[in-house]
Amino acid sequence: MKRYWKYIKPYLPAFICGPLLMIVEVIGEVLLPKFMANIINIGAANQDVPYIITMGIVMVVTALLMMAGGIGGAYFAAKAAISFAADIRKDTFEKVQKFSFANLDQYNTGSLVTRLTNDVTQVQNLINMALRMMLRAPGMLIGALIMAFMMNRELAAVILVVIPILVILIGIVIKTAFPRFTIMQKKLDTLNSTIQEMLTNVRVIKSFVRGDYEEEKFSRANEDLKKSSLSAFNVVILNMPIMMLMMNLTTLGVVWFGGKQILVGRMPVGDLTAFTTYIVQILMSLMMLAIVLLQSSRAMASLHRITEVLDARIDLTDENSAQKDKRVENGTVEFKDVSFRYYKENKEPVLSHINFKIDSGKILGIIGSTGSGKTTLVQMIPRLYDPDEGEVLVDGVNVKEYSLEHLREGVGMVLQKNVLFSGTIRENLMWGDENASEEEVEKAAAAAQAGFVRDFTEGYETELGQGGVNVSGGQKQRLCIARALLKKPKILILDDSTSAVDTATEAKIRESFSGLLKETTKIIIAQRITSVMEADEILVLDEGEIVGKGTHEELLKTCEAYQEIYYSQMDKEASGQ
Ligand SMILES: Nc1ncnc2c1ncn2[C@@H]1O[C@H](COP(=O)(O)OP(=O)(O)OP(=O)(O)O)[C@@H](O)[C@H]1O
Repeated sequence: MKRYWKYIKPYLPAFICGPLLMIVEVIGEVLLPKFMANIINIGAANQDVPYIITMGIVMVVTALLMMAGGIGGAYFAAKAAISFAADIRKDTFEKVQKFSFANLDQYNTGSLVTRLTNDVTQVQNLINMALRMMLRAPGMLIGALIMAFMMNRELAAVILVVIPILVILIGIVIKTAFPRFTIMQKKLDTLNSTIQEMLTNVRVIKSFVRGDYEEEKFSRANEDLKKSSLSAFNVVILNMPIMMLMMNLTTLGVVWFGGKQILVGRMPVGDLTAFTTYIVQILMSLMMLAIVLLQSSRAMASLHRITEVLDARIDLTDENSAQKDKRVENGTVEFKDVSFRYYKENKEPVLSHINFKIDSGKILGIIGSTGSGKTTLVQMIPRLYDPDEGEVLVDGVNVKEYSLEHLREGVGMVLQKNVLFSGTIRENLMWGDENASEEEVEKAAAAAQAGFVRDFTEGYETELGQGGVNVSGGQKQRLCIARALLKKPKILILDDSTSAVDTATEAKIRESFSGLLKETTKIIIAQRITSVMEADEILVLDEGEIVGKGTHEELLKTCEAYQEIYYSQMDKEASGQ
């Protein structure tokens, strides 16, 4: 409860007014049957018309007050629940934003979407319902019980027999439903992940004609969700018939015993009418409590999933960032005995004892077979992951000594799987620098050989589809490079980011780098040797280890792995592949 106090506190008046106003409704509900009984017992029995009219007016006023209480209570309950949900959703979203890459690896996107939407809605529904029922249901239960006992003790005893039976039955239903709701939310996760993956990659699916397979995958997830939902709701639906049966049996019992009492003149007729209404109220309030408890068993599973995200330990922290005013100035990069594993329990590291240093303004090429750890290595520079052992230094200082904001400001990275966002080309480029002038945008685009934008009818105002679908792969890569260049980074990392660009254009990009980015340290990961040949130093990676280090000429003489890559690529070129 303490944990959620911060979401309740700002809306405390609504959290209090909601249940309190519902009390008005309860008082009315408990009094109305009594007024009715009076009309029958006194007004009708004595044919006292003025009494009947007065009681009628009292009943109308009570009903109006009840309506006002009901509307007010429902309004405040909804306000409190919706505001609570919006705030907790905001915090969960902000937490996900702070997630390190390692945290993101643990959750799939679909699950995070479910937690931020459906799970939060479940909690919102529970709060809304609980605020309306928390005083109303017990109030009605107690009020109706008191009235019933005051009217006729013997008859009221019938209810006391029924209540424990009902409580046990409701308990069984809830206990059975809870684990089923947990499973249901998990299945919903799977379905959301499937839909999300399918929609994101719909083009690949179509090009591989995998529509049927994906449809089957979707149907399976959908069917699983259907089964788990049915299994949960099959239990829940039992609730209502059980309640109704108990209510009808009790009413029957009351009418039976009450009827006998009326026959021997120990009870007025009006009391029996009121009594049956109280029975209905008592059982209705129990039913309301059962529904709240059932909803809570579902919402608790959801709340647990939200809390899991809120409490997730972010292993890559930005501690004391306000005190860290250091910024990247030169762009020298050094790795000192760096080792890393994605899964800490794995024996084999993904990077093992990496040592190298690259001075400011130089070009470092990284080459190696797929999966050799190139991307992992460069991701340590802007702290997308932290090394398990060793340290990464920028300008001679451990990267952890910079605030994440300052460090990442100094490092421009064009990721292997880079994306553009929906919006204009200009808006996308200005991600790099939101205050960039027209001239700066043009300059960065020119350096990245993205001059093709000028040929578009709308130029920089061309709207990009989601993920930049309406530009070619090579054009997308060049726009991503331009975006990184606008950041004017001290360190520029290009992770296989010219793979879709033809070699002539790639050479032009490299050329403009050596003119424009003299001061910037450039780290280029590439599959093609021609992309890194002119680098000041090239690292050759193999299974997470550096197996060669030097210039192109040096490596050709000394590094077997490099020779292999070089000659295989030269052979291919010679044979025209
Ligand atoms: N997020 C991740 N979680 C777990 N393992 C990962 C993750 N990313 C990469 N790996 C593993 O780490 C190893 C190195 O991957 P990395 O992406 O660094 O290689 P790479 O040399 O850049 O490959 P490529 O040239 O294909 O891009 C691979 O075995 C890969 O399976």
